[in-house]
Amino acid sequence: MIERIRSPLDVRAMPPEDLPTLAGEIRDFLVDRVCRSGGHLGPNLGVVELSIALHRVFDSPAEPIMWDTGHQAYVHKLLTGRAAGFDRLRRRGGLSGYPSQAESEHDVIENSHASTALSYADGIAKAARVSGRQPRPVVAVVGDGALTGGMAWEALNNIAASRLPVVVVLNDNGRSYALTIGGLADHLSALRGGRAHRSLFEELGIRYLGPVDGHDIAAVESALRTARESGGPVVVHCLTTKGRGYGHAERHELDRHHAVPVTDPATGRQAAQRRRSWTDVFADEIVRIGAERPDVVAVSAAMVEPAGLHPFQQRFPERLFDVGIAEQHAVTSAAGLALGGLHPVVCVYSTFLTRALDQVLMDVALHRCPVTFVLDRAGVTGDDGPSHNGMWDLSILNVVPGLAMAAPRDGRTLRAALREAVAIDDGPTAIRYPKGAVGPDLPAVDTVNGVDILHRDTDPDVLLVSVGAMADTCVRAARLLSEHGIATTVADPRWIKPVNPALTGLAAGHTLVVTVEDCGRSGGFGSALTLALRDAGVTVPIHCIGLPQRFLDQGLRAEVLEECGLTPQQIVRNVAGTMTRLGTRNHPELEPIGVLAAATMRETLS
Ligand SMILES: Cc1ncc(C[n+]2csc(CCOP(=O)(O)OP(=O)(O)O)c2C)c(N)n1
Ligand SMILES: CC(=O)[C@@H](O)[C@H](O)COP(=O)(O)O
Ligand SMILES: [Mg+2]
Repeated sequence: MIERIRSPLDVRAMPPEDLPTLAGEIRDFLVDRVCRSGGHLGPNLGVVELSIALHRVFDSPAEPIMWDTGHQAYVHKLLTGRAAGFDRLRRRGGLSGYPSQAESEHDVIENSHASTALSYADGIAKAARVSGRQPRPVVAVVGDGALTGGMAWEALNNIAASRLPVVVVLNDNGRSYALTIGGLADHLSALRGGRAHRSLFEELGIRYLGPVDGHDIAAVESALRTARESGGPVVVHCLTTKGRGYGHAERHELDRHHAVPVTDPATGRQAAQRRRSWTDVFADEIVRIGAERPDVVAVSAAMVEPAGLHPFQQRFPERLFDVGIAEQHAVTSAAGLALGGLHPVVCVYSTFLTRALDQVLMDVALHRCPVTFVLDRAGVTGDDGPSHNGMWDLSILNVVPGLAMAAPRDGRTLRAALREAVAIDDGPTAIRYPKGAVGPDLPAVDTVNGVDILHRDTDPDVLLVSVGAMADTCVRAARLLSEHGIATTVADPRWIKPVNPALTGLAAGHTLVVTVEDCGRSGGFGSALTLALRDAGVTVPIHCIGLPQRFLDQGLRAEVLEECGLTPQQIVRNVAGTMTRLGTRNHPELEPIGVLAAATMRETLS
């Protein structure tokens, strides 16, 4: 059945009695394909019937269906004719794990940061009115977790005021990753159990329909048809089960298989479990620190387990605050915790801190609050696509006065940085580290005023300054450079903001400085060091290698790094090319940088 679906018209043409069979096929298909590629399994298994009903009732794309966060749009993709793409889900050049405008006219928005769909819907409905177009419903599907984000409530406030036909489909599975928290979750639970007399939505002036069994296609269709006809703002409250129909997900205590790596579908065993990750290192160390320091508390924006705070939560439940998908609140609430005498550790994915820059700046830094930001998934994350790369943290945090930032290169330096950060009591600190497995510890051969020297040739020409996890790549590049007669020093400052003055001293003893970071080049470490060198009157040329200032396509982390010119071989060619350009050395034996990295190279040299 799935392969016969070319568009939602085919779904609408199906007799209702065939729909349970279609739903069953979709579930089997999802388990098979998502286990093979990795991806968002639990959320999608929960919206099979809901997605079918939505596409039978609304005339997408004229009546757009938008998915908040977008991680639960796989079924929507199947119903809009993209089954074949699932063979390369989240792979390079393959189907995106989120809605994608390039893939389909049915994908209107592709932002995968949560709590935005209602605002998009509000704007699209207003645009139709201002343009004099016939009013048609605009649909936003939002999870109970995404509804804990402040933006969702800012949007509801406006949707209520505009009286426009915005249909909010609340996909309530009671969970974000873990159980959704707070007064809102309690209210939804009361609505579910028939214990609430009136919904919060009605209090705001928005019609409320439900609760509806989200796995009963006929019941959901009926509620959606009523909403469609109503002509004004409506919330349709659908109750669903995350992981529905796949026992390993339904029984998974921590997250119902929210996002799985490659997984054996029969056993539910996940491939990535075998390798120790950066997150694991953090998870262990924060528990040790917690045992020594009763003032250390942890704050999570609905990502306790994936960000490594689950052991801390188990050990110190009263010192772990899950605030919901509310990064802005997390940051300012942490400022409050600090003002109250504690040392909060706010643990978020790097990409989600972007949302709370103002709070970091004004509420934490201006008040010199001792808050430590732990930025997991910094740099290239890869298969989640452009929105999830943690490539902006350095650029945005570089502007924050008084904030010190570390980029550990391995497990040992991560543990050390965390201890150093929580020891700082007069201002904020941040630590960034990437997604995935952590490599073996990289020992320093020397330390110069806090800067670790990882490799040192005699009479070096080039000072290669590595940022965080790029250290291993830089050491490999240095060995290759040595083989080509280019003597190199590799320095790892560990603390990358403020720039350690020892680096300017080191730089002066070389003919070229090259910085390597898995971060956007604009405003990153390289540009900060450039300023520091010039301010110190050091005129040695500096060349900055980093991520190009554009949204990076999905792919494996290694593939994306290669595309951006961040492999050892590419760094060698880049360094040699720069030396030739500067007239320092000519290395014709080193071919120009590879085709894939040419764009980065052009940007780098311009
Ligand atoms: C701003 C932001 N913070 C955190 C996340 C990470 N995240 C992705 S999905 C999710 C939970 C979503 O819960 P819900 O909306 O209820 O959807 P469900 O997965 O339960 O279907 C979180 C925290 C995100 N995408 N955006
Ligand atoms: C949708 C979302 O933002 C998260 O679910 C994210 O995709 C998880 O990424 P990890 O797999 O790196 O934990
Ligand atoms: Mg949910």
